[in-house]
Amino acid sequence: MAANSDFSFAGSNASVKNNSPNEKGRNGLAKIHTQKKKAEAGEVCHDDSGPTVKAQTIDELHSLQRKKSAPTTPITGTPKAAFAAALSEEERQKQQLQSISASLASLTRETGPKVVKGDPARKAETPKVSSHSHVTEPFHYAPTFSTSDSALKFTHILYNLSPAELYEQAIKYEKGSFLTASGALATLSGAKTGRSPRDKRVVKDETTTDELWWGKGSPNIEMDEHTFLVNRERAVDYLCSLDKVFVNDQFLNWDPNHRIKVRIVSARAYHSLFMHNMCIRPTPEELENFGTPDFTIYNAGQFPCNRYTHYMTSSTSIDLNLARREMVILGTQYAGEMKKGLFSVMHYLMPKRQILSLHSGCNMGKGGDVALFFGLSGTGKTTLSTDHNRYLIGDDEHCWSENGVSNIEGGCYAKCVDLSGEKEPDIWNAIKFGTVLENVVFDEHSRDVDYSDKSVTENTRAAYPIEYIPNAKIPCVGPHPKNVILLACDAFGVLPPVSKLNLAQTMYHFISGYTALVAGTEDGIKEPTATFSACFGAAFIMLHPTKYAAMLAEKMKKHGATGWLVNTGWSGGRYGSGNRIKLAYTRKIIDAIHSGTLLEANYVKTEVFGLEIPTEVEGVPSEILNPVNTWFDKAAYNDTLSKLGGLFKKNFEVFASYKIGTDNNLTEEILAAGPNF
Ligand SMILES: Nc1ncnc2c1ncn2[C@@H]1O[C@H](COP(=O)(O)OP(=O)(O)O)[C@@H](O)[C@H]1O
Ligand SMILES: C=C(OP(=O)(O)O)C(=O)O
Ligand SMILES: [Ca+2]
Ligand SMILES: [Mn+2]
Repeated sequence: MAANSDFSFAGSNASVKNNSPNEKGRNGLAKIHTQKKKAEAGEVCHDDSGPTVKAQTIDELHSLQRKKSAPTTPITGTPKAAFAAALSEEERQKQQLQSISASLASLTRETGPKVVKGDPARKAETPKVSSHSHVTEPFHYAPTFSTSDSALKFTHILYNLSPAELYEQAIKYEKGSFLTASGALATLSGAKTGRSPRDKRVVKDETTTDELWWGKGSPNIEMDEHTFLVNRERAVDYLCSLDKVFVNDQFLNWDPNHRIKVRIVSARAYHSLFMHNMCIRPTPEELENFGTPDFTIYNAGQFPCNRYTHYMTSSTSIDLNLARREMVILGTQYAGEMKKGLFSVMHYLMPKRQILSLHSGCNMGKGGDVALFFGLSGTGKTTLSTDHNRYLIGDDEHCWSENGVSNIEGGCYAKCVDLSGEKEPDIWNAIKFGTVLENVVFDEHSRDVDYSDKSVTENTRAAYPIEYIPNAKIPCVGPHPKNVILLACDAFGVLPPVSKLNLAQTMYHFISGYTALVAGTEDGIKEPTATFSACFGAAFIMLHPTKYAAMLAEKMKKHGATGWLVNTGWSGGRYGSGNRIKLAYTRKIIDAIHSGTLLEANYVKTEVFGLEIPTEVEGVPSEILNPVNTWFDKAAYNDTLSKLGGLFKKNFEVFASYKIGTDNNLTEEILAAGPNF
């Protein structure tokens, strides 16, 4: 130990005698020596009184702080699990890398990319190496004479990293990533701050030609198989050209019988953390037995598509190939594309199994009563399903099967614009370590987020694991719904705050999928724009809307669910003259639906839409329940009401020629359940 030996600032040999001329530094000052004498003189002065560290070097010290992760516990029981357990850890890692190399393989070159696990910044670690066709130890691989130098390099795989590791990757390497005061990771999604539905393409092949919804109103814009492969190759080459890529192996759907294994390959820690939060996180045991994914996303969002490629109309392309079970993302880094892309896949896979996929939030009361919240973006699915008095099953994507409801995801994706801790405490408190905060503005010093600042975008978002909501129901499943709540944010201000619907009306409004939001917050925009999006999610459905509607009708009838239409939008006039209905009032209305008291209320029927509206709701001023009362200018009210009714009628025309389900009466009833005037 060097602890008590002499030392000098000049680093000269301690044996050099005092006062020798050699001891003068270049500037002529005498070197300063510390003396051994202190200890000899019996003084009690020590440099450090604590125990010394058990390391000889700084590197050794650093290595002491990182403990190797505990090996995963082998599962016993099934013969398959016993076999898995028999695999050595090394063999298992090899297989995992082989599977990832296969995912990343070019479809034209003979060998897959050379992949090694771990962070390229940590050179000291011995890497495990794999290529598509063979796995070898590092630097013992046979030379490959492939088509290009890309075959000679390694791509490092950062596999299912933890949030802490992903934070470090993001903050170190991704510009615009910062730690906020509450511990969330603030990040930028780049040029795109929302989805690009017009750039979504679906491969039209023999099967999907017949199965999917194509043409007017459909979100499925066709592309051929070959073009898909061109884009896939572009994405894969881009990803393999990088030093490192992130790979997430996770699950979708909490219903164990219909769980899907998904793999997400991406270039940004932001994307990996986003999906870590949004998909279901496997346990170490589940990950050990993950095997081959059922669906793979190649997210090369920083890299554009090639505009010379057939079907490409911009630099962005989100391509879905159901036969290959793959999705390619080029030219957009908006993370919501991955989440909603997988939702589209579920909208295809689940109905094939007689399971209804739903663009809805879902929660459950203490007594087990389940409610669904349908609605387009910004209508309140996330806000209203996150309810301190109820168990949260999920905020956005669900399945309704013979066994009840299940969440597809493992996290929530909340809008943050104007978020306040008083009005939405559960969402506010979920914005902590692990949460991804997209495109928010924060104080550069304190790192306090200003949720009212829309400088980057109005669509600021927080993605957090569902268990960050204190009363989340884990596992995220529940019994059959009792209430089906359709949310519309009506910026025309003519829909009642709440209406009770019969089954035909529920179907009519479900197929219509209405909302009207204000186009933006800039001045000059006075006219709300009506949006009709079939099944409250036309951007994500894959089959014809009537298929989902028929399933919903059948399930609601069978399980006796009640439909409701709730306007979370304007009251007392349209946007510009009226105001948005207070969230506190909407919550009271929703409370009365859940408790069953609203079912027992007295109802009157409205003009034009023929909606049944209650005369009283506890905690809500009665005069607002019929919108006509809240408008000062009654003539303007009537005009606006007729105008909206007309828009509904026009939108429904295309559905009038479709049969809904097997029951002819239902089709007739649904057609009659719309506005009449
Ligand atoms: N009366 C209301 N009901 C529901 N949300 C409201 C209401 N008034 C204002 N809001 C705000 O509208 C937004 C609803 O967005 P969100 O719940 O994320 O919608 P979705 O999940 O359906 O996309 C939130 O920012 C919420 O605070
Ligand atoms: C993520 C989205 O969902 P929502 O706005 O419905 O929460 C979206 O539509 O991009
Ligand atoms: Ca949504
Ligand atoms: Mn939402």
